[in-house]
Amino acid sequence: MNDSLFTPEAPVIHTAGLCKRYGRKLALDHLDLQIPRGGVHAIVGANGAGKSTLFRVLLGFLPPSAGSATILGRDSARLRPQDRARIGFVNEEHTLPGWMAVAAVTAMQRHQYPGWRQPVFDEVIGHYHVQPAQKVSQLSRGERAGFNLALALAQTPELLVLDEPTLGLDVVAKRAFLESLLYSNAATDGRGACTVIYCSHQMEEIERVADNLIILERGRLKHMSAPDDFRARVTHWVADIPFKAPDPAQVPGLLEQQQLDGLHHYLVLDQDDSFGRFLRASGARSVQSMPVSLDRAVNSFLAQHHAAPIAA
Ligand SMILES: Nc1ncnc2c1ncn2[C@@H]1O[C@H](COP(=O)(O)OP(=O)(O)OP(=O)(O)O)[C@@H](O)[C@H]1O
Repeated sequence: MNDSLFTPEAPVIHTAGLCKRYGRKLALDHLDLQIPRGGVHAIVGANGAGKSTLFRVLLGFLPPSAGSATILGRDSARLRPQDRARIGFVNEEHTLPGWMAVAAVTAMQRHQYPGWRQPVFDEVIGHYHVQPAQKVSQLSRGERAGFNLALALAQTPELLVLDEPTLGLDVVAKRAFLESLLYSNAATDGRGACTVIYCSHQMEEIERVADNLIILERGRLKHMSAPDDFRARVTHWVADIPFKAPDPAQVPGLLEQQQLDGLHHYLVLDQDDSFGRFLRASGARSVQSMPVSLDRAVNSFLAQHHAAPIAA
């Protein structure tokens, strides 16, 4: 796809049959993913699900083994400097030149990006106690994360890619980071929405900022919807079963099962009221269902296959 074909309606990310192999390991397994323009998209998955690999391929740091990946309408393996200028990237390592002063790095970036927005930089950096004369290497991890985000947001990127940006940050730094992210999204009004693609293990953060939840499992797309729609797929049932509980292999949609204070607790996927009838038919004297948090829904979903041996 060339630039002239990239319309506001086109997805900012488009992968088709995307595979990335490291030796015998298939980190991305025929991934078909389309991320629309605008909003905050959270990618979640267990350790090793392929999130960072996906980002590395999309940003052109790694070539795909098979299939295709386009970012802002360009083949990710053929990104030009002017394409990269439209994309901001913040990763957990917060790689910035340690020997340079904050003011010097800022001046360099201001010079490099024609769309530089000083008020956005000032607003975001204002959340952190960063002095312009400080060397980057002297900043704390949280300050470095904030500085990195301020730089990325001030570039006015069309697309911002964040690879676990809040890893290791304390609660206050995390909150400041998320507030900056939300502020920046609001600040792009009238200038075209900035699309944010965000990967994290922190479900409470995702619940706060994400419009779209993307679940990867072993390099494959398992789910994509609004976070609330995914949460609604999982329900928690409590049953009082005086005799033998049903065989777990027969429990429809079972994600997790526990026995607490004589009651049986089931976390199940995609079950309606018929699950209550199933429990009653299995000997339950009383049944009750309740919603779960996003954290619980995602973690039980991911845990389902977590310990299973990888199929040959
Ligand atoms: N350079 C590499 N060489 C060999 N295998 C790799 C390499 N990088 C990643 N992998 C493997 O590819 C798979 C996907 O890794 P990746 O880092 O993309 O996962 P992730 O979802 O980002 O994980 P995490 O949540 O732990 O950061 C893992 O099984 C990992 O061991």
